[in-house]
Amino acid sequence: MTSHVAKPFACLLDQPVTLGDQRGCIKILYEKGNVVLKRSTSQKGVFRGLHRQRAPSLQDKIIRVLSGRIYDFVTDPDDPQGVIWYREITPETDWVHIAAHLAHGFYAITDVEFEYFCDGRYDEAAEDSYFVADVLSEALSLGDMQLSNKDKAGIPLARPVRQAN
Ligand SMILES: Cc1cn([C@H]2C[C@H](O)[C@@H](COP(=O)(O)OP(=O)(O)O[C@H]3O[C@@H](C)C(=O)[C@@H](O)[C@H]3O)O2)c(=O)[nH]c1=O
Repeated sequence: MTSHVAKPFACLLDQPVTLGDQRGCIKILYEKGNVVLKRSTSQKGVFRGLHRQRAPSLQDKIIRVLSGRIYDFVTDPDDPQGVIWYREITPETDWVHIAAHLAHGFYAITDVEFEYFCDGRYDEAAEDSYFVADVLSEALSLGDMQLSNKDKAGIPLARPVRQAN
């Protein structure tokens, strides 16, 4: 009888697609249709985001920290009264849902391993990056921040910063 299971208990870390730069790397652990599971590492001081994909490439995210600590940030760029919400996330926090209309990013307080499930494929052409590093650095007295060139060139967004529970 032919088995339809190519490999039972396939380990997602066996042959992931890995992308990266000097700040860390991203591993695409699983991708099928609109479902994507990714894991990224970031060195202490790395700032990623804030990122959001426009329609029709909207992307809900479910995130968690596997090791280390981050400040996680979200804002709704379309809300003129919007604030940048932040909260610290550690492995004890467990999974957190980031709705598709929110621009999202994080700052690595320590070296960090971050894992996220996306309901929606990566679409670089539909991605907006918002530059908030200066605002956050001042509000939270963050030290040196390492940003990608893409994120340095993001759309500047100056708004109040508030802690979420
Ligand atoms: C995220 C991602 C990036 N890439 C490529 C694009 C680029 O060449 C390289 C690095 O991309 P980035 O610098 O945008 O990776 P990164 O800063 O890790 O992007 C992530 O940031 C956090 C805050 C999020 O919310 C995620 O949704 C995602 O946007 O990897 C993919 O091919 N697929 C992907 O799913």
